[in-house]
Amino acid sequence: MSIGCRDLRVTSGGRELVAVPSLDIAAGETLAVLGANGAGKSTLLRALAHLGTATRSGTVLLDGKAATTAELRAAVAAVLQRPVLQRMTVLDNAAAGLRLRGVPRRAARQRAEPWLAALGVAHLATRHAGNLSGGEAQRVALARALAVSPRVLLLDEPFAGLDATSRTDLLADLRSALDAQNAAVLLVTHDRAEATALAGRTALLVRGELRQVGRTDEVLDAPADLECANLLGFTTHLPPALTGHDTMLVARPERCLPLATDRPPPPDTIAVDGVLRRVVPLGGAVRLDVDTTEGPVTAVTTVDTAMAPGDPVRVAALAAHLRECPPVTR
Ligand SMILES: Nc1ncnc2c1ncn2[C@@H]1O[C@H](COP(=O)(O)OP(=O)(O)OP(=O)(O)O)[C@@H](O)[C@H]1O
Repeated sequence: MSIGCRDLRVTSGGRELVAVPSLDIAAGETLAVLGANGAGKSTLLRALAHLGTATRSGTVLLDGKAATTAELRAAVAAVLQRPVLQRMTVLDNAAAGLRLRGVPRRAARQRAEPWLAALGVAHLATRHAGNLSGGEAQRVALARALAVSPRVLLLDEPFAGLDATSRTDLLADLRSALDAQNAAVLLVTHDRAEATALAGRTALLVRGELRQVGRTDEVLDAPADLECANLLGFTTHLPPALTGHDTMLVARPERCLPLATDRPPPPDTIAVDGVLRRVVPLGGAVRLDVDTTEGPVTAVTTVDTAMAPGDPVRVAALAAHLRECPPVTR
């Protein structure tokens, strides 16, 4: 089943939180919605499920037809930020969605068990859910949602707060679990790696508006404007006054090379000169913050540059790593 919306608007206290003219997620497809804190990602997710207290207008579609709240309740399973588990065993929690849909207890447990296994928490089945770690609770909440074989699955930052290893493992477990279903999946995240790992398409949400929607690899590599560029990590901005180019050029700092100003830049690079303001250790790499006549630029390097604040520095980026980026027009 597909889910979508037309002219979906959410307002609160006269403030527009989300305005999405059109969005569609096909059956079997995962769409990531990427946005900064407060961009409206959770608000959009809740609006698609007819959840939440804010004022909503517009239409949510299931298989192309306007859906009622009851139809959405039947079709959609959601895993919200900080999942709430009930005061019972892990297995009964995993079975709770099925029980709500009228499945008898024994059958619900039997159907839920494989999902605990798929998400790597079968060994916790008899434990009381109140004693789980945050990551274990996330896995149980995902198992509970997947166990009902939802036709639409809405995931709101399901990996928030997990350590890097648990997150990588859970991403892999979730990808396999999703492959076994044919649900339309919306994944809300602020993490590009999660979008890459799970979603064929990605939408960028900036201040409640969808600025870009497309194939994940294409969207992540070609920001439509400067706000999208910042969201996608293209935070080194080279303005026309520095490069002689017609438009702003942007790059990821890790693609920018700091050089001494007396060294010629390598071929096929665009370089700007400035003064090193500070060196920020990143653990295995350093970020060099450089002041130019047109503002700050940054470069991240793993090479020991032996540069100190106050030194003149040249920041060079291969032309292939630079993207032209128009200003924000709205
Ligand atoms: N019910 C509500 N009433 C009023 N304002 C709200 C309501 N829900 C959310 N907001 C506001 O809407 C904006 C978007 O919030 P939302 O939680 O959707 O952002 P988000 O992109 O999910 O952020 P985060 O990444 O921090 O979770 C925020 O400014 C928030 O304060």
